[in-house]
Amino acid sequence: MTSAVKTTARPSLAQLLLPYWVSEDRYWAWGLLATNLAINFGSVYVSLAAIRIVATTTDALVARDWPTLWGALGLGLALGMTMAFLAIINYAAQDYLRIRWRTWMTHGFIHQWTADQRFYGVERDGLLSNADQRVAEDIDVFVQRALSLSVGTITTVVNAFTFGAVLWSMSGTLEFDLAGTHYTIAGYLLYAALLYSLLGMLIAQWMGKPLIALNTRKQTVEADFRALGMNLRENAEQIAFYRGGPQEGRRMMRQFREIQLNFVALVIRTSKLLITNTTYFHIGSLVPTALSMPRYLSGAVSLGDITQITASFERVHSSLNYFITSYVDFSIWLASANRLRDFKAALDKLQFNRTGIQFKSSSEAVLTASPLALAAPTGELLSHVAAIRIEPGQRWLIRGASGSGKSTLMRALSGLWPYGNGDITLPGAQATTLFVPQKSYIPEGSLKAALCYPDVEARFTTEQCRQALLDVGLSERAESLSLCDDWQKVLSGGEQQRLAIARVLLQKPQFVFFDEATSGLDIASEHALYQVIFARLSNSAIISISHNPQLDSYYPYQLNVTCARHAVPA
Ligand SMILES: Nc1ncnc2c1ncn2[C@@H]1O[C@H](COP(=O)(O)OP(=O)(O)OP(=O)(O)O)[C@@H](O)[C@H]1O
Repeated sequence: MTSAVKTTARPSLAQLLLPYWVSEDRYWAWGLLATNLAINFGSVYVSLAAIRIVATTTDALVARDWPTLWGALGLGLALGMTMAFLAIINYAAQDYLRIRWRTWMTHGFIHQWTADQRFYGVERDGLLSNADQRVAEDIDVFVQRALSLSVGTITTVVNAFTFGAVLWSMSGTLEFDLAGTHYTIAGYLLYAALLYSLLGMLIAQWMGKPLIALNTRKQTVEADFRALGMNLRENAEQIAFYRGGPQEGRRMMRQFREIQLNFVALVIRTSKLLITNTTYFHIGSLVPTALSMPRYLSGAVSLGDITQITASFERVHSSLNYFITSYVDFSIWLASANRLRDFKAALDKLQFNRTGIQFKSSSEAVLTASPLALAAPTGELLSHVAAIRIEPGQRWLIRGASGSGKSTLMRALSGLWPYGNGDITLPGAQATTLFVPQKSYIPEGSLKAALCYPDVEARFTTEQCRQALLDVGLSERAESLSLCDDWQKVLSGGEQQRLAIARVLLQKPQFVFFDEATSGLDIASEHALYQVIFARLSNSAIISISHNPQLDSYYPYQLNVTCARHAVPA
């Protein structure tokens, strides 16, 4: 027995981050990023000029030099307006890049998720929860935070270097004696800012690390809670019949409790980080004044110089402080990135894991299978099936005890179940196939669209559709083809089964698989429907699973599914 599931490695962060930047959209991507960075760098230099203007204004005030004062104020106003204009362009460029990147990633994930029915594989194998949320929300969080954090980091470094240089040039030299040795430190205020920021980063790392796990958990518990609500909505009737409301309510409240507990843990941890950050930041604003006071009192620097030193120190310090304040954002980004990496790993596993049953495509309209061993996704052997060759025009009945693996065989014959051993050759692309389970999918919209699904409405005339409905006994709906509704709710179980059979009559596939597709009908209707099917689809292969022995005589060919788990030794 082949082990069905083979682990595919989780892609690295780089494998998630980089592909967009070398994709067909790369010119837009780099162009917008360059605009964004250029404006940010421009803003750094505008801020530098603004600090110089404040220093000039202060010295002009002390000297009562009115012409210099008015000139500096005018320049300050012009710079302020320039900064406001740049901020708007910056915002637009970053958001436009965000939606382009998100669109590109969303297309990629949707394509990989929906190709080869992989969305089904994800659920069938229980590979991960809330795949929909990963597409709808995680991609956006990932892209938005990746942009703001990376642009923020680059700008911060430029900021720190620019104002660091100012600080260095204005610091002067610190001289002192210690244990009989004379020390001279040039640019000591810059070292002080760097040391102080390093201390802050170490504290933030120590205090903030648990936030990553808490934010990952936040997204998971919120998604699980939403899933319970969706489950209640989708199974409203069944749950109401069981009077299951209170039970569902308790389940939802239990799940909500997880959200609450995680929220409290997040608030406590964030508050601790915030207290540390705020204390650290406020002390930081006193450090440059205290350190440059001796030089001011000795007359080495003017009051304007002091404002420039203090502002530069604060810019260096607050730039490096960015790494501390961004810790929460970073933890949210990493949580989303990890959820997307798991999603990608699951999709890759479904795409590239080719062990188990081997599928081929035939050049003719024929379905063949070697003797098959069917297994569960865990590798556990479920059932054995003899070799088959099904040709158009033949009628096959699949038999076996309940739970023996009949539906699993149907899934394998449709290419949806790879677990087990053996070879299946599916009819070539030119042969049409339709699977009709006990409960068929009926999309919302017009009755005609529901009837023609998965084909397009335009392929069939209204008259053909009307006739198909009349043939399956849905005459009262025959005039409502253009009516839009949620037909899955409006039609009874038996009516939905009739509609699914009307699809078969309309689309006339060469291979039709019925998996207890008429279980909701009375015996007379069931017989009548099969008569119509056999008459209209005499050239199609019809393969059925049915627990009704009265239908056995319709099927010249029969195939037994033998349960491997319940087998009793001879
Ligand atoms: N996704 C799955 N993961 C694990 N086991 C599964 C999965 N789907 C089906 N099985 C197991 O495979 C076995 C066969 O199920 P299957 O639905 O094929 O039986 P069946 O013969 O069609 O049953 P019935 O006649 O009652 O409808 C069952 O024991 C079921 O638990």
